[in-house]
Amino acid sequence: MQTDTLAVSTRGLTLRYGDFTALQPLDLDIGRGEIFGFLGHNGAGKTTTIRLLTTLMEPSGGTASVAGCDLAHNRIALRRAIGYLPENVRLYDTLTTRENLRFFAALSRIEDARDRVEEVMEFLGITDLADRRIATFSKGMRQRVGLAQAIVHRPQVLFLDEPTSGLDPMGVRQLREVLERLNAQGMTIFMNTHLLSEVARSCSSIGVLSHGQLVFHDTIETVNARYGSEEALEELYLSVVPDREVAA
Ligand SMILES: Nc1ncnc2c1ncn2[C@@H]1O[C@H](COP(=O)(O)OP(=O)(O)OP(=O)(O)O)[C@@H](O)[C@H]1O
Repeated sequence: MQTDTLAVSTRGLTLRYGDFTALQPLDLDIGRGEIFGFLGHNGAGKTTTIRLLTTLMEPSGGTASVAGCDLAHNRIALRRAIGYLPENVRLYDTLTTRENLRFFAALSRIEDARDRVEEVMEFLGITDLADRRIATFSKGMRQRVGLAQAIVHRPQVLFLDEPTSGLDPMGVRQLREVLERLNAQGMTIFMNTHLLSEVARSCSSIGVLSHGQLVFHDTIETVNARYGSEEALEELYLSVVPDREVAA
């Protein structure tokens, strides 16, 4: 594997729940510096893939490396090199934003933890939330703190699971701008999403999963060139994922 140029590389990565195969043997390479959009119907296996790549689950088979760290043999280094924003952010409700972020920064053993927490809050425009307790936050506010938590240790690869879910249009735009700024700083972004419009605007490459199988993977330029219209991505999606799954 070319771990120097690849942010994510999998070979035959598989996950079975008993008799059910949630992820068919997956071969996927994502270059460093990409914004990768991972599409697929509900239950296709997107979250399963992220949970495998972030070491939250053990694969049933295959190999993978993330940020140059082998999933099987270098898990601690891998965890240090990644950030993860799950769909449902887990924070300590009784603590304030600043307290939560300082706690997670300390867990990550960041040397300049206090300064870094202030820097991240400023970067994300959430300094006004610093002294407020998480318990009082809306979903969008929690999500911004969750993103701060996910990047506080300066990860190389950031995984996001449906980050736009539940956000209002302004929240979607702000998230897009933040992800683009992080990407401009060199961070690779791996994003599960159902929002085709966001993929078309932000992503450099896309993958489509159907029933645990990767049925498409290419650059956004190729998608646009092949389908040649602003609805290119929707056309592509509908062509590789059967109708009944789109409606699911
Ligand atoms: N603990 C589990 N035991 C058995 N099956 C599971 C378990 N967790 C997930 N699955 C199944 O694995 C498949 C993939 O689920 P996954 O959550 O990865 O899908 P997804 O693509 O992220 O879906 P969505 O878009 O709805 O979030 C689904 O069929 C799901 O029902």
